[in-house]
Amino acid sequence: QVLADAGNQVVMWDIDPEVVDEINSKHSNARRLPTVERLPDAIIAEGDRAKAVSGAEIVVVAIAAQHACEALTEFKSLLDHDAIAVSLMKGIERGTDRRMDQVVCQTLDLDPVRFAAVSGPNLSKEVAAREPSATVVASADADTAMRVARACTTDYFKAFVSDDVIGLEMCGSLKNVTALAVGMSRGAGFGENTAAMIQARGLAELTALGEACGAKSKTFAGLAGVGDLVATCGSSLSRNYTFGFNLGQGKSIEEATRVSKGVAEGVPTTDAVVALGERYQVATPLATAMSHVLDQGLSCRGMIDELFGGQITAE
Ligand SMILES: NC(=O)C1=CN([C@@H]2O[C@H](COP(=O)(O)OP(=O)(O)OC[C@H]3O[C@@H](n4cnc5c(N)ncnc54)[C@H](OP(=O)(O)O)[C@@H]3O)[C@@H](O)[C@H]2O)C=CC1
Ligand SMILES: O=C(CO)COP(=O)(O)O
Repeated sequence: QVLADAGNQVVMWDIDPEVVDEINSKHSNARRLPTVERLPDAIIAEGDRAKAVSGAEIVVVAIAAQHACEALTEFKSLLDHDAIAVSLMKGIERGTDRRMDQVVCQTLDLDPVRFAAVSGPNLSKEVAAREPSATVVASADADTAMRVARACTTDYFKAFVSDDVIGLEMCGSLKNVTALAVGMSRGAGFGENTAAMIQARGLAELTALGEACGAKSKTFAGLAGVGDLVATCGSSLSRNYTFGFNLGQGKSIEEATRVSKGVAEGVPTTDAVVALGERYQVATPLATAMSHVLDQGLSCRGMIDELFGGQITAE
């Protein structure tokens, strides 16, 4: 919708013929975009992968991160030779610990100058309602970042550019783990002090790990870092926050998954963050505690005890 509002002709690909038909005949997608009454006329849908991306200058990927590689493999060699691929995904691949820029470029065999990541405080329901918000477009190539930023700029959606792809990817993925923990503390009934502590320690953790992976520290203080952390940790529109909230209220992982509306990327990303921490020798107490919640059923109080740790340390 943002791309269409910015004046682009948009083709959405979906595997399900019923979704394609509904978008083309009724201009709606009741399953995935229930709050949008009518999609802009400039949006059409296509079920055939080759037809969907043929002639596209920009191909935007918004798939659950753990399925990105599998889904994109089918698109390999279908993109035009000068097309730009853009990722909206916020997750790290479990098992390989790859960021989404790595997954997209490696799977599509794409030169990184033709890749951009978009990330920021962009809760989809609010963007769909055309409430004012901003985002960051990062690419190794300044022209690519600028082209994508121009393509998604509207009177309610403001894009900034950056060259810190790693930073943007780490911010978007790791804030989801913090949102799970903040949601959990809220669900358990704790207030502002606990939420602020988890958020601040989560930011310190994702900044340290991001920098160890090659990100710029400035990125973590910006829209994609602090900005997205504030939006995600403070909103029941966030699937990660809500997943954590349900755990804090005593629901099991299975129950929380069942009632979750859409993917909570922080759940599979938690293990990947712990693995990256071990690889880069960066302490990840929050992600490690959350992994014990998710793998061993640790309680909210137990998670906070682990976060406290036994020693007095410098902040
Ligand atoms: N929602 C939001 O506010 C924001 C989301 N994001 C990020 O965007 C990404 C997508 O999120 P979102 O769209 O909200 O999540 P949803 O849970 O709404 O949708 C996930 C999408 O992935 C698709 N998918 C799952 N498995 C496969 C597969 N094997 N092949 C092809 N497609 C598959 C699903 O298809 P199907 O419909 O068939 O189930 C669905 O369309 C995530 O990484 C998220 O972090 C980023 C910013 C904001
Ligand atoms: O990334 C988001 C907002 O910027 C959306 O968060 P959730 O994936 O938790 O819904």
